[in-house]
Amino acid sequence: MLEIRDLSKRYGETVALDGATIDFTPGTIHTILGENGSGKSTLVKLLSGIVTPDRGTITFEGRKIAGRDPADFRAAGFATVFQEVLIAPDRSVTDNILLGYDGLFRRRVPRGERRALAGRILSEFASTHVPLDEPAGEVPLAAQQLIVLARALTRSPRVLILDEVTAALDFADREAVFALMRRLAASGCLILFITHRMDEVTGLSDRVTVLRSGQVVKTLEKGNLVPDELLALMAPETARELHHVG
Ligand SMILES: Nc1ncnc2c1ncn2[C@@H]1O[C@H](COP(=O)(O)OP(=O)(O)OP(=O)(O)O)[C@@H](O)[C@H]1O
Repeated sequence: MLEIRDLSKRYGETVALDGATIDFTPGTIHTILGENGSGKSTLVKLLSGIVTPDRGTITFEGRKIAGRDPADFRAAGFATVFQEVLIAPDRSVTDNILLGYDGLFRRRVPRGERRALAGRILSEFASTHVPLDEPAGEVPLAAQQLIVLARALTRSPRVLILDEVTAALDFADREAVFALMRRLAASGCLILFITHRMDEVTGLSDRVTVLRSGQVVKTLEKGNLVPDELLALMAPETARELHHVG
């Protein structure tokens, strides 16, 4: 349903992504695992239309969308939660969750309904209480992370891209977000889960693609996800050192 072929991007001398070819299937949690600098965020930016590839294609349901702009990806049903938490700090939590929502449906949601709608979306997954009327810039980072995730959900995405979204969350919220991911995948959504944390990978993923130095090393299926092997694919030198120590 989503296919990338030979996708490549360089920044000056740095090859950030080098000929990546991956098939993604609807209704799965597909993890992209790689160390810092392996090209994960570049892939996310290419799949959101904020960076244009130098080479290669992105095809969604038979239609090429590479090289266009973010609006094309949004219209196709893509929603991305970026590593950097993007909020309008002076506007309320409710406004931040519904940012872009009014435009999306070409109508304004009446004031009274906005708060209820934002609260309902948050309650689908957040275990932490997030004050809806506070300026978003004044709530803790973990709550801001939940706000941007809720904003992505307002779009009822068909492809949800989550770039290191659990970093600021406590255990309960992380588990709640994982449960949400499983529910969305069960309803047919494709979840792209970007992480460098091995402990988040094995129990959650249907499929894992390992990136190293901008290249796809391997894609593994659920049932074949052994942490030592994933580490050896992701960071061979670290894996060798650990082996010697052990
Ligand atoms: N705007 C940019 N200008 C120059 N180099 C860049 C730019 N963005 C990324 N790079 C480089 O491209 C390579 C891949 O970076 P990328 O951010 O995609 O990796 P990553 O796996 O997401 O890492 P991280 O986990 O640190 O975000 C790195 O060497 C990085 O320094």
